[in-house]
Amino acid sequence: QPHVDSADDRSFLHAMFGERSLHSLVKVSVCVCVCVCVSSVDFYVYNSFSLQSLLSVHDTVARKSYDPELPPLPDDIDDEEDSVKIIRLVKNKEPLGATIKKDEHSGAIIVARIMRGGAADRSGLIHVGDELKEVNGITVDDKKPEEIIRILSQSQGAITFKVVPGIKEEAQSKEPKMFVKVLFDYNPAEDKAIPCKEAGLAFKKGDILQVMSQDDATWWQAKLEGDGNLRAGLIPSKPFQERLANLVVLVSLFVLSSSPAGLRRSFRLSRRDKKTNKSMYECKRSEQYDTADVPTYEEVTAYHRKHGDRHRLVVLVGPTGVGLNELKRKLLISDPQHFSVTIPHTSRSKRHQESDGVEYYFISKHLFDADIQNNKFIEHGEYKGNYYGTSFDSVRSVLSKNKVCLLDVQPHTLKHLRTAEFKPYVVFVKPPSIERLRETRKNTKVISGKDDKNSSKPFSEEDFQEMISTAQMMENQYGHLFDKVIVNDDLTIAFNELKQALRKVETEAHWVPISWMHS
Ligand SMILES: Nc1ncnc2c1ncn2[C@@H]1O[C@H](COP(=O)(O)OP(=O)(O)OP(=O)(O)O)[C@@H](O)[C@H]1O
Repeated sequence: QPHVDSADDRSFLHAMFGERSLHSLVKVSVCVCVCVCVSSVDFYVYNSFSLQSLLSVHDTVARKSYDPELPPLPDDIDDEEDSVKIIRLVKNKEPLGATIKKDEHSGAIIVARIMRGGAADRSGLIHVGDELKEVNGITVDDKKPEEIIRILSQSQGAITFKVVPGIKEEAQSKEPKMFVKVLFDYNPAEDKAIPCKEAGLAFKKGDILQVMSQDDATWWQAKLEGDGNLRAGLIPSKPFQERLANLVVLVSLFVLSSSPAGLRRSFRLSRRDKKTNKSMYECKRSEQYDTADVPTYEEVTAYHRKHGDRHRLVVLVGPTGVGLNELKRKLLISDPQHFSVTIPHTSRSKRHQESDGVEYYFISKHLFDADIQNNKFIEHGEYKGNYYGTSFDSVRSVLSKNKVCLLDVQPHTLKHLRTAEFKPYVVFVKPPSIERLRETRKNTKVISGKDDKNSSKPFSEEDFQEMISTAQMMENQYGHLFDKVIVNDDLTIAFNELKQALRKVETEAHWVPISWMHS
């Protein structure tokens, strides 16, 4: 070849062929050529292996022109267009876990919320504030949120979103996870205020929720405790619910004050236990309708009583005649070393067969008065000119003996007992249906509180009705304070249920207000 005559060319070629990189390149070229020839770009290279083609491969590789070829950028590109993001999510049966809204001013469709733990959240690709442009190639600018939701719910498999990212969110607030006990029932399907019913979380009084986000002042995000579902749901925030509940209380107070018949009887007109003489403890109308605390959410934590810790106070509440004394009596008999009851105080004079500190603590009327003033009593009342009462100290006395103290009180006193010291476990004993009351109590005689205390008579139909309506009233007003509800239908079953619940209180973790752990 004429050009090989040149000494320069010869030494250049010699150097080039001797180069290690070229040797590697030759190997690469063979591989590349296989691909290239498949795409029939340079079949010739593969076959002849000529120097020219080798150099051509060299140059191709050197220019890195094997990169995919992209179409040229259009000239009329919109400045904003380069920030559009294409997101592809694969949808299974699980909802996406995001809510959208139409911006009032711009009309744009904006991502309003991302439910914590939901599919959208887990993808990490969609954020609050992102503007939705297209879903599966369908422009959504001109659509109502409901129409978009319909498109989404109808699409299966991969869904492609075109979004304009919103303003970058602040780093997710790492607030500690909070557990709350809910003190009211909630059904998003019936809530006109919730921005998206499908995103709402339904719950019942007494459920424990894990609050995942309080970023929004009105709608928090939460999950039912222990629920395997990763996605949080919307719940009304505490301030929002408090405002609502206050309104409801105001309205119901107005209704009550205009219908006196609704408050005809006190809750426990005739507790007939001779020892505690509960017929004394009638509660005032004002106490029955205690509106100080609006039941919304109570922050709770799991409490596991440690061996050697004092027992939690066991409080039984229920309408008169439902069987509180009977259940207490059975517990005491079942394990007298373990269970005990308080000894009440009285200002009446001691009878000769009685001993101070056994049937009663006998104190003077003057001292009783002073103790009332000093809030020493959980409950107290007057009967035939004498005071009777149950003191906080009498509870302490039982607990200090490392026994389980069984106490039955009117539910309005619960708020005084709900302290870190007593950590009460509240059991509500509920009557069964009126038919079952008739059946189970047909041979039962009760001591009538209204007549002479020794006269006994069967339950009347009115007693049953009153028991049921009072139970209903108690549940409505104080249900949020009950840890356990036991229906006293068959006595043995009810007793076993109670005993098992009390065993669990001692051996397993239970949710208690977080405030009890801080004091
Ligand atoms: N499940 C039951 N089946 C049949 N009889 C029952 C049942 N539970 C309680 N009783 C009976 O009903 C009567 C009233 O029960 P108890 O005295 O325990 O009620 P109470 O709730 O303590 O009411 P009060 O406080 O007004 O005395 C008793 O004679 C009791 O034996």
